[in-house]
Amino acid sequence: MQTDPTEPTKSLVGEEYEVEVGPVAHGGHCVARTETGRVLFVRHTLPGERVVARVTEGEETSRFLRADAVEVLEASKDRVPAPCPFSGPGKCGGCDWQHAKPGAQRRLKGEVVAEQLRRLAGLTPDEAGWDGTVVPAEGDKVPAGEVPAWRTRVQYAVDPEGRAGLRKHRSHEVQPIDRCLIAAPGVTELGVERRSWPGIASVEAIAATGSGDRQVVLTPRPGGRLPLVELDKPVSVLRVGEKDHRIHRVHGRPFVRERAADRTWRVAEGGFWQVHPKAADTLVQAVMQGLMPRKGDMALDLYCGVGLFAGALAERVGDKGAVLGIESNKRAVEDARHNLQDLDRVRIEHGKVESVLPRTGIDSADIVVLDPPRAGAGKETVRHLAGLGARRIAYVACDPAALARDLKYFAAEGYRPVTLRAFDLFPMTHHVECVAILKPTGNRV
Ligand SMILES: C[S@@+](CC[C@H](N)C(=O)[O-])C[C@H]1O[C@@H](n2cnc3c(N)ncnc32)[C@H](O)[C@@H]1O
Repeated sequence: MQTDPTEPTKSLVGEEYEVEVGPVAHGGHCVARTETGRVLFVRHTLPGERVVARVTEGEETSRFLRADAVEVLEASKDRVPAPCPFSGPGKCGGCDWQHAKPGAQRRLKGEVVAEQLRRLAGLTPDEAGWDGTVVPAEGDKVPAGEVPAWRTRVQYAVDPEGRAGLRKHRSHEVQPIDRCLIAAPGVTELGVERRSWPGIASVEAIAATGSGDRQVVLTPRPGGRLPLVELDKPVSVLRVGEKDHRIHRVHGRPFVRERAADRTWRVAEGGFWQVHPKAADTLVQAVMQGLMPRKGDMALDLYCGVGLFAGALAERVGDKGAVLGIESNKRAVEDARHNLQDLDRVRIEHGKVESVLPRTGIDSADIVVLDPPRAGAGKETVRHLAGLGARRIAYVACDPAALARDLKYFAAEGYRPVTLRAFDLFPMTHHVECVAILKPTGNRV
């Protein structure tokens, strides 16, 4: 008998299953199966555990169910008590691996990267030039037993009572908190959680690295009035316009200054900057080591943000070389041009890589770095890039699935990864950053 697709099927939310937990999967959960073979994606557990999993999403007809481990019957040796009181089933959705030892977190992320490479690119770690490890950011030393306080940018949501908190997993509901353990000290010092925010929907707190600049960005609720902001530290305050959604300055500078790669970077609100204080330096180092720029090179920095890699490349390719950056965010383009104004041979173009790159008329490049958003670069951009014949391409990826998909496209165009490195730039969460260095194969099409 066929089921009627218009008939609502029974929700299984709240059902509990005792399960043996299988491998980790992309997204901060592990895979388990019920006795009848239904697939569960279970959070707050670890591979090899036996848990009671309570369904949080899914119906009788769903391909898979989402669930939380609400009771641990047999614990993994990698399990630790979660240091944060707001982590756990039904609470803050910010961290995925609070309950895992730091080394185990990195191992889990490594397994995810390996699985994505295998499934989507058909590559083993060896074939990708990767030793299979996920390593901390350069120079990141967190004493054993301490929680790394790395988040220099925190987006707090505010509940209807005006309390700041973080969103629950896959929900708009706010978990009020009195402190986020992974927030950098500069963010904690702003004291966002200790204040009341009537009329405000969200508060972004930013603590720049190396300059002492602090900023809060307030998004009022519809019709909400901006409160008088008296924070504990000198800080610039911006607000998001209710109608135009643009950023308006309330007081202080409309940007923060970040230090990385021996330069100062102006970053306006809305412009991208890596959240871990050591991330920018770690990635610049990995990209430069992989690309090995030479004097006179023509270099591309695609999805260039405020110009991080373009700046580092420009200094290496020298007066006879040139760097072209492409970025779609207008304010980031203004910042990139400002940040790199002392470097004559850098040009920053505004627009989407997929439309600007073909329009530039550039038909060759020596080296390329691309650092696309989570969706990756896509087939057409990869094809265009490969046609430029660069001797090396550095691919910086915040999503291993998108990286693996794009590596497959690169393979079809005659480029293969020669090294891949994976960095733990988002401790306690499931996120992982990879840098792959690609070279042309002998049989380029
Ligand atoms: C992951 S960030 C990288 C920024 C920079 N490389 C850095 O490390 O600071 C990705 C950047 O790509 C930009 N972006 C997103 N889609 C784009 C597109 N289709 N074309 C150009 N830039 C894009 C975003 O605005 C963002 O600045």
